Amino acid sequence: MPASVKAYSPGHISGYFSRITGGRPEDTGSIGAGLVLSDGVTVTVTRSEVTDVLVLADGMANRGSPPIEEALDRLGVTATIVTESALPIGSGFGLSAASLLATIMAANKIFSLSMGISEIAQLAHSIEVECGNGLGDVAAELGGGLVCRTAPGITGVTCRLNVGMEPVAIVSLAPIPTQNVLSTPASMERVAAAYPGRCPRDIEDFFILSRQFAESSGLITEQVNTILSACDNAGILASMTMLGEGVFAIGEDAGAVLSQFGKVYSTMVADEGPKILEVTS
Ligand SMILES: Nc1ncnc2c1ncn2[C@@H]1O[C@H](COP(=O)(O)OP(=O)(O)OP(=O)(O)O)[C@@H](O)[C@H]1O
Ligand SMILES: CC(C)(CO)[C@@H](O)C(=O)[O-]
Repeated sequence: MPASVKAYSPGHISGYFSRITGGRPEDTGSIGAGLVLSDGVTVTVTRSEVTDVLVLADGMANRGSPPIEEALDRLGVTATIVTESALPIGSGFGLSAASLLATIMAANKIFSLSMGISEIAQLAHSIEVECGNGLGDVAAELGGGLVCRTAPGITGVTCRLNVGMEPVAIVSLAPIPTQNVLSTPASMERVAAAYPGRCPRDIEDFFILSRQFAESSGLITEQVNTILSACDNAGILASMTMLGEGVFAIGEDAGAVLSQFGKVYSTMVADEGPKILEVTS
């Protein structure tokens, strides 16, 4: 019986999305396209009598995480959980979904729950949808690459383009609470109308579609607009992080251009999905 298990899930930036509301969490979520990020969340699950969650992200430490606590409750287990991420929370990196995937995967191992990856993903997706924290991130994070989802739920991915270990630079000005946007009918109407209606052909096409979506969705703030203009002037492919007040970009000079506007997070397009990293007896 292991004493602790460490698992990892990549993160995910949506470039564009549209919400799909079904009758159940299984058929509720989003369609859209995004990049799976090698910087995601690493979670250590240790057996304990009471549940305690420590969240370490972007140099900050916080206690408690409603989605993780909900996941453990639904599994009927208690544990000490430490989640670690180099990226900030609430800024469009799909970290709630990544932390759920890694936690449930590690809990499955440590408590011998015999769940398959579909069952793990379904539980993570249901909690995301029911808590209003995300729509399509779980499905995307099940593998790497440039991912396009054409149906809601965990099996909605129709295309995963392997773009290699492409470096991605990101500047994040402020979080945008996902719940606020998803629960504002006027915002969601503009988002729905802005949806490009097709999958990207390649990474360049992805940035073009994402940018068109960002411009017409009404989500671009003045500061994001300034950063995007600087990227345009430097000939850099860039768009707005959904949902966070920030910009992600690719290309050799992306980091240098973005660094004029704030702290730059340097990550890569991931080449794989969630996995167990370490089992300690
Ligand atoms: N790394 C993490 N570890 C544990 N809990 C997390 C983590 N990231 C997010 N959460 C929890 O998920 C909930 C929703 O977070 P939120 O949706 O703002 O984060 P996010 O997934 O990083 O953002 P986004 O939806 O913009 O990608 C919060 O209650 C937060 O505590
Ligand atoms: C809603 C969202 C843009 C941010 O969490 C993402 O979950 C998605 O693409 O569905």
